Amino acid sequence: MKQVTAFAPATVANVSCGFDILGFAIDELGDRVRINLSDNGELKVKEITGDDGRLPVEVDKNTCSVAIQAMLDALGIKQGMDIHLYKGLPLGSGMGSSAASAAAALVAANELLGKPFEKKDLVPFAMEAERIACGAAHADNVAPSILGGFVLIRGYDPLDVVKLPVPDGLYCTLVHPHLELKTADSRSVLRQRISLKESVVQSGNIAGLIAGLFQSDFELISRSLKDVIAEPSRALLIPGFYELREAIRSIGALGSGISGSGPTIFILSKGKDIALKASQESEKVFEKIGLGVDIYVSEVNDRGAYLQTP
Ligand SMILES: Nc1ncnc2c1ncn2[C@@H]1O[C@H](COP(=O)(O)OP(=O)(O)O)[C@@H](O)[C@H]1O
Ligand SMILES: N[C@@H](CCOP(=O)(O)O)C(=O)O
Repeated sequence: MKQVTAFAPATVANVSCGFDILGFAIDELGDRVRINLSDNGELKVKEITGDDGRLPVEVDKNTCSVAIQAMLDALGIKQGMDIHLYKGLPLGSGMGSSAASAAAALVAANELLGKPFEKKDLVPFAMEAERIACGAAHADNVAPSILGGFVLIRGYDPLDVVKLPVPDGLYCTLVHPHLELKTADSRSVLRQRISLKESVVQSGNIAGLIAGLFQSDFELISRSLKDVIAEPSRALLIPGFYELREAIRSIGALGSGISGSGPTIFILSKGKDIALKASQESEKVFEKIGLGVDIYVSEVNDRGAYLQTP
């Protein structure tokens, strides 16, 4: 086998109360990577489409090649590969764009190498790519993009990745305002210290959210979608954030929050009808503000990154 293509989905990281430790994957939206083995022993980013020429082709800067290099280093081998990246995700969107490229590249490269790694073992290589993309090797985008579903990063040292159940009928509305926020920049506005009281509130909510996922308890999920760590600093960078939260209050959505580091806003709902209503409310809010948005409605994708037949 000389050529393989893989797709990796967009992801919602943090999910409000799980800063850097929780994320889930979205259906259909994502990046595609094709890899051809080559004989010259070199990794090369040969082609990138869908990025308006903005992404780096240098192998030490593109998340596809950085992730694959980390994998080859772990195997202690040299292998030439030509990487073709087809971006489906906007940059700096908060939908895990840098992560999806790395996840798709790893799943394709792993297949070409004869599957030396289980999917879960690919996560640390993708984290190296996140380190170069935003300055922090966080795993809450790459882990769900690779594995699918809701994924908890129980610990980073050593890495402890736990897949969580996805309640039937849980839908996500993603509202992407036409703005760009670099993850590195939205990390730089975060407070480095929180109070004991805030830590108690945040711990209660993350524990509640995870219990809600296990018990398919939508009310508990709804009560737990609160973030006192990142949201207060980051919401100020996102026009319409609080207006949208107010607008969806009456339609029965479970709650809303910042997807990753923003500017995308996620809304969780029980059932597709409410998720679609949330998308209509979002359109109204952003029309009023005069800012263009793309809106997607999706179930949680439990499959993660996968191989595509050409
Ligand atoms: N293959 C890639 N896809 C997306 N971004 C990449 C890629 N390779 C490197 N980057 C860098 O990562 C940054 C985008 O990542 P980030 O701001 O974290 O966006 P997102 O929130 O969508 O993940 C950009 O500075 C970009 O140059
Ligand atoms: N936990 C990270 C998640 C960043 O997600 P992205 O999709 O914006 O890259 C953070 O909050 O910084």
